[in-house]
Amino acid sequence: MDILQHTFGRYQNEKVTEITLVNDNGVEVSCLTMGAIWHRFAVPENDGTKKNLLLSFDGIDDYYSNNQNICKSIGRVAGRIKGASYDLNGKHYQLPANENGNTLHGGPNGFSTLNWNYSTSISKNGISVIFQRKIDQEMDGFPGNILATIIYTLNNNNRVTIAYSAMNGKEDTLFNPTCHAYFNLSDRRDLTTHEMQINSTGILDVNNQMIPTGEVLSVANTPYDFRDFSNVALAVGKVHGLDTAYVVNGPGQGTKPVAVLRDRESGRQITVNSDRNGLVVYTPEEIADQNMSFSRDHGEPANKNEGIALECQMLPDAIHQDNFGDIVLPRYSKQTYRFSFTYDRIKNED
Ligand SMILES: OC[C@H]1O[C@H](O[C@H]2[C@H](O)[C@@H](O)[C@H](O)O[C@@H]2CO)[C@H](O)[C@@H](O)[C@@H]1O
Repeated sequence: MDILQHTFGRYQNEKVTEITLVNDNGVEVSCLTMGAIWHRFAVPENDGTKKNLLLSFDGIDDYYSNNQNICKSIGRVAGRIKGASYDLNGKHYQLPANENGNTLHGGPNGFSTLNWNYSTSISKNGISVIFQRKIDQEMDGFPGNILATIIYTLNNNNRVTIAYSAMNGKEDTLFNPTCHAYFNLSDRRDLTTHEMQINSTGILDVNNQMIPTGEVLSVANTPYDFRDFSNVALAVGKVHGLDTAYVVNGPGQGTKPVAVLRDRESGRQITVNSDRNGLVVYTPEEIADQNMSFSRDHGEPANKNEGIALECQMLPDAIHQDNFGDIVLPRYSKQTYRFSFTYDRIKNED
């Protein structure tokens, strides 16, 4: 196992460092201090090369010149908070709005906008990069001062575990982070050979601002049905891009399997585990004006729906819904969310 560190670039006058974890199988996970971005997930190929399974950019500016949150850490709260406000303990809290009067993905100054401090560690459980920031309420507009920690760990079973925790100070706050990694497991610049299976029978109904109505809709007889493996590009085509919150397992002890994404052509496969009750599946359909070109595009403009984001989290807008789970982080307490992404190959019997 090995850990490498080098300067990736500068963003807004700050140094951005890339930290690379390498396991005994030659699998590499790289992260950037800026946005605690998951930059690369590279796996060895038979010809000695490595294949990056994530949509990545070559330069740090590229990550911040579009609104797709490519591979960034998202917090304090993933998804939308209706009306950029909520009531708690008899108090009304107003948050910074950044989309249609709602707060999306932690607002304009969320986790993704911070350059994180980091350290590294090697233990019997794997190799880790540990990002940490003290976030005061003046910084992101959420109440309460938290100490936020994001730990990426790679083990020798090719599993990447991301643990997000927040230690809260003297005021109750909200905590529902996610990883906005986009995957493309294939050698193509589209999802045509991808199949996906999600352990979910229901998706959230949303209004025209993508705010959940509170209703859960059955996936049966819809393009959203991934209870059995189903082709991703066909579903994406039918619904003009996926942007869908699946109801998955409730908060449990440890992580449970929620989804598998696999590429039929190459045999590459990722299994997603989560200890939360939501999985937002998103493919970027509206990118025509965003001037994006991923590392894998070799200078060509990115295609719409070139990758798929699998975002583990508590269900969006949980603070306004009775049955979406608890995202309140009480004062003087700590909460940890754990998600993992395990790489392997499709077995013959699949
Ligand atoms: O405004 C930027 C994009 O915002 C949305 O996309 C987000 C999506 O709704 C979320 O569910 C997902 O977690 O993150 C996406 C990117 O931040 C819009 O739907 C999309 O059309 C916009 O381009």
